[in-house]
Amino acid sequence: MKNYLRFNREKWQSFSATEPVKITKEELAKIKSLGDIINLTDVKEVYSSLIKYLYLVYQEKRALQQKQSEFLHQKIASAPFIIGISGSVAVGKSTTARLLQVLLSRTYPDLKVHLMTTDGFIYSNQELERRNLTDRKGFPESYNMKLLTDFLQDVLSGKKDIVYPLYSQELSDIVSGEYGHVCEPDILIIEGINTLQLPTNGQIVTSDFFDFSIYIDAPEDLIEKWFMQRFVRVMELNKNNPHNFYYEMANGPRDEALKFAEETWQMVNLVNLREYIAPTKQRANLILHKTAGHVIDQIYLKQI
Ligand SMILES: Nc1ncnc2c1ncn2[C@@H]1O[C@H](COP(=O)(O)OP(=O)(O)OP(=O)(O)O)[C@@H](O)[C@H]1O
Ligand SMILES: CC(C)(CO)[C@@H](O)C(=O)NCCC(=O)O
Repeated sequence: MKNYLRFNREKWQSFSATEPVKITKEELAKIKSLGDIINLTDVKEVYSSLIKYLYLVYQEKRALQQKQSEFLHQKIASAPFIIGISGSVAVGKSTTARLLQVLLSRTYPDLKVHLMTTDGFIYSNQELERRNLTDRKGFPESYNMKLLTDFLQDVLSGKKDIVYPLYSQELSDIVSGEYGHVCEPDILIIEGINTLQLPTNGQIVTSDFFDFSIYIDAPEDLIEKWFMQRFVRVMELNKNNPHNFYYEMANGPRDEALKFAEETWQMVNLVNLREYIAPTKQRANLILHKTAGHVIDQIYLKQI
């Protein structure tokens, strides 16, 4: 990774030593996906500098937009600053994205920060079945990329209220009839496994719209462990919820449920990670590398 500058936590932290971001334990508890531990040390040692750096890049974009407007002698709708977050299924993208949203809003209260995931652009389970793509869920062809790029084009055009479909991890499907709204945010955080993927047929890709991208990296065996732990937790939470995707498994033989999860990891998510997600790592502006317990041990920043 020749074009990246590598920092350990200690060094990275020193870039923001004077003003660590403030967050309460209660706020942190709300961010955690499913009862895990994100400690305040991470916020102090990793996220403070990250927030500060993101704000620097944000200001640069705004200054450039201003200059473009002056050069052209016209007012141009200022598109949001878009941050993309990529990485494997279960590596912790949504947890990091939620943390960034809270910390950015907290540190810069005038900024409106919206968070969303590309999960909503995956075809519904019914449509995946129709296309014979059930075993390819999460792979590039399982997303409605036209819908996603049209959506992003609307975002950049400065349109006021833009709707997008929603996905539920609990249902393991698109939620029909429910939509998210993007209403002129200053910063838009978009997380998803496909956010750095290259096009298969020369079309525009998601990352063409990003101002800054982050890849969350970790050893495969750890991500598998986090995937299995989340699976068991979601299953337990839905033991008494007959409408849930995990309900039957939660009330059936435990070893069969674990076998299903293991197969999903081995045959779907791990294959996707190796073939389509990990190869996009070096397209990111910043790589957060995690070790056991989700501890970020290395930070790689791409040289400009
Ligand atoms: N910093 C962290 N500390 C502790 N646990 C974490 C942390 N980040 C993520 N986790 C846990 O790891 C699991 C995966 O995290 P998360 O759901 O954020 O992943 P994801 O990459 O968004 O997954 P997907 O692509 O399936 O949506 C969850 O159980 C989550 O609670
Ligand atoms: C929605 C995706 C594809 C991406 O986040 C993922 O969370 C997913 O549901 N993958 C399919 C295999 C699985 O259930 O883990």
